[in-house]
Amino acid sequence: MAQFSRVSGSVGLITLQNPPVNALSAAVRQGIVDTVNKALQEPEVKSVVICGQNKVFCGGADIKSFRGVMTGPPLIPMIHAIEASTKPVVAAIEGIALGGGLELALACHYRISHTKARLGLPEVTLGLLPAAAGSQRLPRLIGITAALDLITTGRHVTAAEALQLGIVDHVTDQNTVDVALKFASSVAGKPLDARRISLYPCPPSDDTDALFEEAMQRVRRSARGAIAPVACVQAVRAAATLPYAQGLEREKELMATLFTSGQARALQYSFFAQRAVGRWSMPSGAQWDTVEPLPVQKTAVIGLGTMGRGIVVALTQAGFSVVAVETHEKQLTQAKQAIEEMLIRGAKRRGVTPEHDTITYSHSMEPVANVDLVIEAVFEDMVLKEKVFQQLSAVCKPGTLLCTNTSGLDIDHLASKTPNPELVVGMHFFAPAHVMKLLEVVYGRQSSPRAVATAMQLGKKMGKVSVAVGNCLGFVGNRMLKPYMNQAFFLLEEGASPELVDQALEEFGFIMGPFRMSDLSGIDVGWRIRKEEGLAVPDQRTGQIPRMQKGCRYSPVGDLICEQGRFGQKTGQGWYRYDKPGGRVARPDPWMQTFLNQYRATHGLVPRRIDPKEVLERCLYALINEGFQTLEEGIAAAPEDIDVIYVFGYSWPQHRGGPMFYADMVGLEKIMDRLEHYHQAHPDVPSLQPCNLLRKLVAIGSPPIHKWSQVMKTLRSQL
Ligand SMILES: CC(C)(COP(=O)(O)OP(=O)(O)OC[C@H]1O[C@@H](n2cnc3c(N)ncnc32)[C@H](O)[C@@H]1OP(=O)(O)O)[C@@H](O)C(=O)NCCC(=O)NCCSC(=O)CC(=O)CCCCCCCCCCCCC(=O)O
Ligand SMILES: NC(=O)C1=CN([C@@H]2O[C@H](COP(=O)(O)OP(=O)(O)OC[C@H]3O[C@@H](n4cnc5c(N)ncnc54)[C@H](O)[C@@H]3O)[C@@H](O)[C@H]2O)C=CC1
Repeated sequence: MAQFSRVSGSVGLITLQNPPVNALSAAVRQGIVDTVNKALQEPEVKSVVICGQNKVFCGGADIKSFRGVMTGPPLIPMIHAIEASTKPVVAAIEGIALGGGLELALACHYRISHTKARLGLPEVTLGLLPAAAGSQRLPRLIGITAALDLITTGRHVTAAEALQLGIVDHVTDQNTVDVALKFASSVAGKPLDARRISLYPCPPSDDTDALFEEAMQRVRRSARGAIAPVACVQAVRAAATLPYAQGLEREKELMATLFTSGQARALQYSFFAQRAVGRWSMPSGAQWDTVEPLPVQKTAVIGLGTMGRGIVVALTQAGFSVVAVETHEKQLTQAKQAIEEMLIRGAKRRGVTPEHDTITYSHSMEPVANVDLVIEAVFEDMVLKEKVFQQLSAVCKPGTLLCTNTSGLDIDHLASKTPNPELVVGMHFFAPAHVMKLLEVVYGRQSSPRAVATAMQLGKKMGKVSVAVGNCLGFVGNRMLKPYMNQAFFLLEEGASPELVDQALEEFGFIMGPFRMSDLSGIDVGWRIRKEEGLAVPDQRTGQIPRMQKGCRYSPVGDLICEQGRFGQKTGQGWYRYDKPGGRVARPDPWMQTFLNQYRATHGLVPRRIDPKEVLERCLYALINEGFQTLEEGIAAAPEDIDVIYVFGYSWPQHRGGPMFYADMVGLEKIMDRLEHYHQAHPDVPSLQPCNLLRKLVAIGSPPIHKWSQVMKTLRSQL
């Protein structure tokens, strides 16, 4: 809806009304058409102001409506009618002007923004481009380079930057609508041609071809196969090289391809999935809107290694005071310096002053006594963690929440070592913790709903996408990674090289394939865990690590290369070689080829040619199957939870939605058939056997992903 009123006799005020973000639903578009017509027809009205209800201008098109039949008046003619108006139209921008909202504002003759507003064309993040003439008007207004930046990244700008770029004419910290009304009155009757952006020529650049060539290369490098950023460059190029009307035609053509693409569907699914994970629930029935979080102001982090340092930075940046505890003298000194540097870099990036004086460094636990919440990040060693939790229980005030950043150890076991197991939860951050957006909040059998609510809220305040998951070995993300990594190892044994496996998965869209990723995070991490599990241990009789463990196929290739001291980037050698320890550029290593040849010969394995399709199917379908298993067990509550975890924690390409969305796109029947095929070929790999939930979903006709949660309620009782 849009409401019309007349202010001070001569200014028509149009207010968009569709909470919470005044999205341009069919009703809102109809409202705009009707109220603009009214304003144009009423002779008393000399100028017009458009604003949004509740101090929010407009969040753009109604994304929910994209999947249904589009009704209501189309946006583009409506926007053109506003620009063509003979009465000046002023946009009063408060809160946000995003996507179609900014395109609406760009059709107005003047734009006045509140200092706190944010503006942008984020369509690319939804797999689209600004197709209500945004790709044609913005370059004409602010130049090609700045428009390319905004349109291809979708980033939001502050009002100050919008003013500097020339997107808005004036910024105010007063009541924006009042300022706009006064301004509209002052420009009534003034000529408008110079204010119609579609009439502007696109500002020339020195070498347009080179500029677009460079932009296209940059975008292709970072897009990881996403098509929308490429289409955005093409649309801006049309603005720079074609007359306005032809540019619009090109914009429309490009949008038609994007609008119906699977990538747009995936990205829009991902948008809503990110919001859905905030509506968490626990098996007990406790959920996000019925539980009050505990108040948290003072926090502590125990262990200042790789993870602890990032967590201290993230907490500090979110405004919490932190007691940072590290027992190792040298580590404490190094951590202090590293944290200070991270805070300075972060503050510089955000244009604020660094906040270091809220951190207290300590060798001992004493200063932890009066904190509200502790995050433990010591070595992944249960005995050590038990000791730390016992110390914490003794020193902390009653009611302090005890969280562990373990990558996968048993939360229930740890909780059982404390007098208040209801106050123990997992807060599983991802490295680097101050950068990565994902947080798995792991509830144990006894974790209280308030403890979970508090950890979820803390994650939100730290700017994380937090997902509540159940307790099991590896939780959701690392548990699903295990069958994926196992397949990668098995493929090496069967004839693949690390490069071949990585390339197939990087072409799929992962930032790094499994071997480059393992080199980055340290191959020894998994090796130590496998040794703890009794897997990477030589058989006393043969002196070799067995290739069958507990009746299942096991690949010791990772263990064997660790025994050679090849831990990845940090040692300068791993699956690849690097120019020095700590080097970043991975090069194929002839040593690895020789090692794999000898390994295969020792075990009588005849190498074969491996197709990238097989790499994708075996690695991804094994991971997806484990995803279904976590849903079946209720460890993950919904497919959206898994997809958000994989997109934000494991670099699953967002334009493919996430593993469960991808399974839906590929077709559950195909996934099940291919798993069965591979399981027949490898009967000693149980993770290739389709799990019950997957079979059941196929048996009932493979319902679409948005129906799984509903169906699972019935199916779980039958599994
Ligand atoms: C706005 C935000 C920054 C607010 O953030 P925050 O305060 O943190 O709140 P949230 O929790 O995110 O949101 C609250 C609530 O609102 C919902 N919501 C937010 N935005 C929208 C929206 N735009 N539409 C619908 N719903 C929205 C959100 O989901 C929450 O609800 P919940 O899920 O129930 O919890 C933040 O929300 C944000 O960033 N929003 C998205 C802003 C955005 O991306 N806007 C751009 C939208 S796309 C757009 O505008 C494009 C256009 O306008 C182009 C139109 C041209 C159309 C032409 C079609 C031509 C097609 C041709 C095809 C031909 C094919 C054929 O041939 O058939
Ligand atoms: N490294 C990673 O990518 C990720 C690690 N994790 C988990 O986070 C935890 C920490 O991992 P990292 O930071 O990588 O380890 P790390 O080895 O880099 O750091 C651990 C730190 O804890 C300190 N420490 C040991 N005992 C202590 C004690 N009693 N009191 C205070 N400090 C103590 C050590 O001196 C060391 O500085 C582990 O549980 C790990 O599984 C979780 C997610 C990702």
